[in-house]
Amino acid sequence: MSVNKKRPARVRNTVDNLYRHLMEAGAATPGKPAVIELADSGDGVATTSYGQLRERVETYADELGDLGLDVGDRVVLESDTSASAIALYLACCLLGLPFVPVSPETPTKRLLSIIDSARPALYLQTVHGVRDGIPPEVGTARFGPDGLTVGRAPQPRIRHRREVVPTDPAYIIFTSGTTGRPKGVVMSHRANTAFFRAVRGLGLLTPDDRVATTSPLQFDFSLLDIGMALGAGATVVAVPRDRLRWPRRFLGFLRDAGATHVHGVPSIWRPVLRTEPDALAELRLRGVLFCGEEFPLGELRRFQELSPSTRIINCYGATESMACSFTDVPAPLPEDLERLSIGFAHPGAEMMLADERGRPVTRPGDVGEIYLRGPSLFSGYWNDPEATRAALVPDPLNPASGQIVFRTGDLAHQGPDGEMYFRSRADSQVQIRGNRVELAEVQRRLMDFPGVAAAVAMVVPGSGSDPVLCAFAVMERGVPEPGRRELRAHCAEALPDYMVPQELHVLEELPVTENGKVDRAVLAARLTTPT
Ligand SMILES: Nc1ncnc2c1ncn2[C@@H]1O[C@H](COS(=O)(=O)NC(=O)C[C@H](N)c2cccc(Br)c2)[C@@H](O)[C@H]1O
Repeated sequence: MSVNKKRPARVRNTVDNLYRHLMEAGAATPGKPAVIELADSGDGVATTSYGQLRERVETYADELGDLGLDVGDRVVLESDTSASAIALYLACCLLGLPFVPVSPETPTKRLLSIIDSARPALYLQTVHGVRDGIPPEVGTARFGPDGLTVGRAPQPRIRHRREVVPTDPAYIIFTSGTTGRPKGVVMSHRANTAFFRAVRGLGLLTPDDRVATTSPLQFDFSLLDIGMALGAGATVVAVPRDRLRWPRRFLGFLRDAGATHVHGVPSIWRPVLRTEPDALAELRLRGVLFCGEEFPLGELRRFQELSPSTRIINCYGATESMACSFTDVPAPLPEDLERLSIGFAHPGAEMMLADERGRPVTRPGDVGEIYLRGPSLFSGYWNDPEATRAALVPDPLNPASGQIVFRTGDLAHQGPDGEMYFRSRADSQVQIRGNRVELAEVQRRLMDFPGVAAAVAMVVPGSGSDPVLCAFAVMERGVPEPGRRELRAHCAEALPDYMVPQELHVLEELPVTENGKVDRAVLAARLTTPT
């Protein structure tokens, strides 16, 4: 098979592409720090300037280009966030190679199922990577600051494409689909650049800011952090995974790197609030952005007490739509606040509520499913047209128009001005003895018990017809465990009996998933209720 030796396609200067968007802001300041990360020595920090980042992108793009890949060929990148990983990401964007990030913590079985689904041309890990057993049909290479070292060349192929266009996939994020088989969310360059241009318009960051990113590269929250920081000509601070586990070392790294903003899921703050409150206050962070799940109000209040001048932003969104809304958390939180607002979609997008039959839900307080319209929607689930059809649906308000909207699977209600309030996942909407149970309500009541630092409520199928309501609580450091009867009585005082947890556990800490969210599967496994 003749391999077309023509030079690889590269996106043209005038064409919308993630590479262009992420490098244009910093182009005027090549000497400014683009990425700050842990030094190779393991002590102190290493800085990569915008100029150095651009050079590294060029090196990687030349070396990737020599491997004969075609626009659309997938590249799996196993790495934590680093200057080199970001440079590889940008080089893939330049060449139109969809980037599939996976964390070094990903179990090999899961990596192989992602490879089986994505059929990548190339698998990349760092020079320190320890992964082996990559299927023979996939090319392999290692990367470091000075370039690529090819282990096994990708299989030869004919280059059919001549241009990289904005509708080409920029990346594919594999989320743990509920069916167990990973679901690949395909996100195009056009969706990304439309989103980041809208976010830049919000003016959340200035070029002097240093944004600490704490999510694994495989979680698109990290791509949001990288896109927001580089898009503003600011600096990305890559927080090492193992620092996150130790509050003192986490805060020490933020201080050494001069971080002004920290982005992450709410769970990253739990250990810090319990063990290093004073060190947190001393950091005087300009901003904190969280997403992925609700930030328990008790913990949010505690954060605000310690860091009153920090702007806190509640970022709501799904991988299928990038982030959807950025809403300032009121400072201080009103005493009687029941739940945070997820506000309105970012400029250029719009959220609306509809019922099971797609009819608009407009009355304040009524629950409906969030539908999202705008240019930042995903292209579809990789190789899964059925799941794609269920998520990308005709605009319920105007099906004849051909406009496609994203059905989020999230339930919410509107406030008096149309601002949204997240209620729950549609698939976790539960009825117990015929009554709709608000898990967030149970969690909030548990959080009101003196000394409870965090709480999670969930339902598991019971032995009878009704599911069983269970809950877990974590106590503040040094607070003695209350008796379960005491906790249940506390709930029974304020909640209807079908919302009083039948099974209650007090834990040392809450387990979290690879992406940092509370791991409800692990919690369910701790239950004694026969499921
Ligand atoms: N702020 C909230 N309050 C409450 N519930 C939230 C919030 N943000 C999410 N969720 C929930 O998480 C679901 C989605 O999960 S996800 O697909 O793993 N994606 C995520 O969590 C994060 C999402 N990818 C994201 C966030 C920011 C930027 C980018 Br770029 C991408 C949503 O459908 C919601 O159910």
